[in-house]
This record gives sequence, structure tokens and C-alpha cells, in this order.
Amino acid sequence: MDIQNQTIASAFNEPVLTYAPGSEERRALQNALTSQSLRIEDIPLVIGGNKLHTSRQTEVLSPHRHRHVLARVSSASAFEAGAAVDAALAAGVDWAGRTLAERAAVFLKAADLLAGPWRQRLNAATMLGQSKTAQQAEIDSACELIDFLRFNVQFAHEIEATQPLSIDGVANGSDYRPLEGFVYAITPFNFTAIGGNLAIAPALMGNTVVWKPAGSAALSNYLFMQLLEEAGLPPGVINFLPGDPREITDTLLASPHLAGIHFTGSTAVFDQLWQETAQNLRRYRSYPRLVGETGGKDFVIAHPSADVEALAVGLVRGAYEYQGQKCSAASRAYVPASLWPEVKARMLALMAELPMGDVQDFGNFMGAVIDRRAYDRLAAAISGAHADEGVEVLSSGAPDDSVGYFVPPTLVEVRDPKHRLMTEELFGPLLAVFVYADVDWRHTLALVDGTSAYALTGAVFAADEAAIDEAHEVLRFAAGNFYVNDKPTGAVVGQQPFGGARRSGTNDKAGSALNLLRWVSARTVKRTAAPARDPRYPHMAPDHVA
Ligand SMILES: NC(=O)c1ccc[n+]([C@@H]2O[C@H](COP(=O)([O-])OP(=O)(O)OC[C@H]3O[C@@H](n4cnc5c(N)ncnc54)[C@H](O)[C@@H]3O)[C@@H](O)[C@H]2O)c1
Ligand SMILES: N[C@@H](CCC=O)C(=O)O
Repeated sequence: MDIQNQTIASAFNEPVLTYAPGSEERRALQNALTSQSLRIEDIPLVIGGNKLHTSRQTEVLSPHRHRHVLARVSSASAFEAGAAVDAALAAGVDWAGRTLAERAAVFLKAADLLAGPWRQRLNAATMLGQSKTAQQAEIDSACELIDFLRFNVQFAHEIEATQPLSIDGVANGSDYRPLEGFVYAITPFNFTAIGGNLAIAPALMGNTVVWKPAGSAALSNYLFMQLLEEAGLPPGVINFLPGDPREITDTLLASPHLAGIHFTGSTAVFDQLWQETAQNLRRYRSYPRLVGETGGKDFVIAHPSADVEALAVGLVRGAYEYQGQKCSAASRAYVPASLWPEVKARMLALMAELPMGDVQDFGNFMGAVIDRRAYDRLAAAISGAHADEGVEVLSSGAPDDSVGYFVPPTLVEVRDPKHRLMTEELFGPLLAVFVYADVDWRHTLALVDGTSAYALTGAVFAADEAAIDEAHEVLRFAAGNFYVNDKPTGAVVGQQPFGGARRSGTNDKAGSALNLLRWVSARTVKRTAAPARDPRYPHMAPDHVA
């Protein structure tokens, strides 16, 4: 079997390991955690395959033990940012000339390395650096990232196989060229998989990339960069550039060779990137492709026919897993008055059973929020809720930053459905609930649609099929990922392509062909077997005389 046939084979989702007591994977992960926490990693820039250490450095701290330094990270200045652009452009000549099968072989090898020897190193780095539990790390830095590597390859082959019609004497073709220039990947802290995918997706399609990781995710992201090198990624195809976002961005956005931005993060930063590229437009050789997946204010609406247990579990998992730091996390819920007393009691009981603490203790359900800034923002929101007469705080527990940035899962009930807590993204473990009169179901659907500027994820819980159909219709534009009787988080590559519209981004669906299409610029080629040799058309011939 040649490479081409191997890569076209259907991708499959990487199975999620359980880490149950006594399992082999639990022991391997515990060993990886121990050895990673005994080291202070020295993270360089990687430009054109060269590792560069700068005098300016930042630290990666463990959020649940903020005195624990995990890594020292070199910080790029404008000078190194310029060097990264040069390296990307230089590498682009060879990389763009390789076949898709050749490029894909690197990423399929990377998938195998991550599914095998690198799995627990990446999981341990994600747990320690981003404060994820074993389960949350496994679905991110192992499974989702492996899935991106494998499914992107399958989708790229499907794109390449999509060709225009040819007819007798005329052979037509689409040549899926990479963009001219470099792609700038700017990545968030909360998913190691997203960090990796924003860099590899354009690279697979033949582009070269400058990757600026989030400072707090630099440890896991750098390990992934090393894994790609081991898989055979040629120097300069992806250049790893941690550092001050403003300084790096100003340099890269001023380059005439900026061909695209692949961003995931907050709406405010994406707005700024869009405005700056618009201001610089005349400098660029081509119109840069702007792909940005941004914030959310994700909803759950329950119909009076909903299953209370499923709803309570969906809300608790959807709102509090990974401390609510998923763009998809449930942060506003609409529950009918008839169900609310039971749902509230069930949620509070579940929340009391789900411990928060050091993620190295596998008994914990939640870790800490990412950093001091997030902690202060969330602690202020919780104390604001306590002081607000329009809000009833239902959960107990207070934020505590003595050892780590711990913010307890917080459940509040608001009287005003347009309260700030129902409209603004907080990005933490706070769920606001509005209780509606059962007769107002239809009106409440319209309220859900009209309350927030975002449209990322949302869920409806109902047993009544007619109610599900109504929600499906009224909320058609309220969420890019819509769930029925399930939590609004946990999209799986290849199963639920991910992204939202309105102020949640460009909705280019990470982990699908739609995203990969943004990184190619097709050339159409027509080849004629017998070219015309006479400029005259038949209608020009003289009429026959009868
Ligand atoms: N829609 C999605 O798929 C998705 C997925 C994950 C996260 N998010 C969103 O990301 C946000 C949380 O992640 P975050 O805190 O890392 O976001 P962020 O916007 O603070 O940072 C994202 C990236 O942008 C960089 N950055 C920050 N300021 C910048 C600037 N002025 N110019 C250029 N780059 C800049 C950061 O260093 C980081 O690399 C939330 O809003 C969340 O909803 C969205
Ligand atoms: N894809 C992830 C969310 C990514 C944003 O943080 C999910 O579906 O939960």
C-alpha cells in the first residue's frame, strides 16, 4: 500500500482512556506528572528549526500551586518576530512544492507519536500548566489533538479529490495552492488541541506558519512543537514564537507577506486584529484570510417536559468542568418554574459531591482557574453577585488564592433575564439561571435568541418532540453548535465540527474541511486537446441558398 492510499483511509476518533484506579494509563500518567513537576523546562523560540534563548523571559506557573514554576519561556521581540517571518517565507518554497501525501505523512506520524509515547507527557504538561484534571487533559491534549491530526488529513484529501467537470477534449482541474506568504496562528490558553490545530491546519495545506502560543499554555504547546519536529516537520514550516502579543503582532501585521490569521481567543482581541489588518490592507500582497473563533455566552434552555436528572448533570458538567473555562461552557440557563425547585436541589447536591483542588489528586473534579487575572475577575463577579439585590447566590464556597487560584462552582438565580450575568462572558465557573413561567416557553425561546451578542453553543433539554422542533427553529441562529438533551460542551472532531457565528467568530468550523478551505487559494487549470485554429464561429458562415 503506498502513502497516498494509507492517508485516504477513513480517520477514526482516538478512544478516550479512563484513568480508573489500577489502570496502566493511570500509572503512566502519574509517572509523567512526577517527572514533569520535578523539572523546570527551559522553553526557547523555534525559528527556522533553530532554538533561540532570549534574555527576556516569562514563567509558567501551576495555577493550582502558583508558587510552582514549571517553565521559563523565552520571549520574542520585534527582531525575532521579523526573523520568524523570514524563516517561514524561506521554508515555504520547498513545503508548498511537496505533495499533500508527503505533508500528510508528517502529521499522521505526529498522531501516532501522540497516541503512543508522547501521550502522557502532553497530558501531564496540560494538567500541570493549565490545571486540567486527567479526564479534561485526556479529551484535549490527547484525543482532540490526535483527532485534528488524523481528520485534517482525511479532509485535505477529500478537498484535493474535489475536481471540476472535464469533457471530451478538455481536461479541467483545481490546483489547491497554499496562500502566498505566511499564516499567523494566535492561540488560546484553554485547549492544547486548539493551540496545535491552529498551527497544523494551515501547514497541512502547504502554508508556513508563525505560531504565537498563549504564555500560560507555553509548556504543553512547546512539547507539541517538539513532537512535530520528531515526526519530521521540516525547519521553518511552523515557527514557535512565545512573547509579548502586542510587540509580535505589530511586527507580523506590518509584513506585506501576511496571508492569513488563524485565531482563537477573546472577541475583543479578534476585533483588534481585524481592525489592524483593515488599516494595513494596502500593504499586503493579497487579502489576508481572517479566521477567528471567539467568545461565547452559551445557553441551556429546559422545557417543562425535560428529564430533571439529565438536566442537572448537563448543567453541572457543562458549566463547571475545566472551571468553566471552555468557550462552550454553559453560563446562562432558562428553567421552567415547575422544574426549578427539583433541579436546584439536585444541582446543589451534585456540586457538594464534586471536589476542587490539585489536579494531581485524581479524586478532584475541578482544578484552579488559569491565572491571577482570571481569579481577580471571577472573585469580583462573585462578590458583586452577593451584593446585588437582583441576584440570589445559591451555592456556598468562597474563592481562595492562598495556594492556587481556586474559584468554587457558583450557581446564581437572576430576576432580570437581561442581567449582566446573562449577557457577558465571564469565562469561569459561574452559571446564572433565569426561572420562567411554564406558559412562557415560546417567549423564552425568543429571549434566549435575543439576549446575548454571541452565538457559539446552546442546548435544549426536553422530552416533548414538538418543543424540540420549536427550539430548533427559533434558535437556528443562536448557536453554531446546538445540542439536544446534552451539555453544550465536548464537541468531538469529525462528529460535531466546532464554531459559532455572530460575535463568536467567523464560524469556520475547526476540525472540518470548511476550515481547511480557508488555507488554500485554488488555481483552475483548463487543458485543451485540440486548440481552435480558426477564429471564425459557425454563425459567420454564409446562409445556404435553397
Ligand atoms: N470559539 C472558540 O472556539 C474558542 C475556543 C477557545 C477559547 N475561546 C475564547 O478564548 C477566550 C479565552 O482564551 P484566552 O484568555 O487565551 O484569550 P485571549 O484573547 O486573551 O488570548 C488569545 C491569544 O491572543 C493573544 N493576545 C492577547 N492580547 C492580544 C493582542 N492585543 N493582540 C494580539 N494577540 C493578543 C494571547 O497572547 C493569546 O495567544 C475566551 O473568550 C473564549 O471564549 C474561543
Ligand atoms: N471544542 C470545545 C470548546 C473549545 C473552547 O474552549 C468544546 O466543545 O467544549
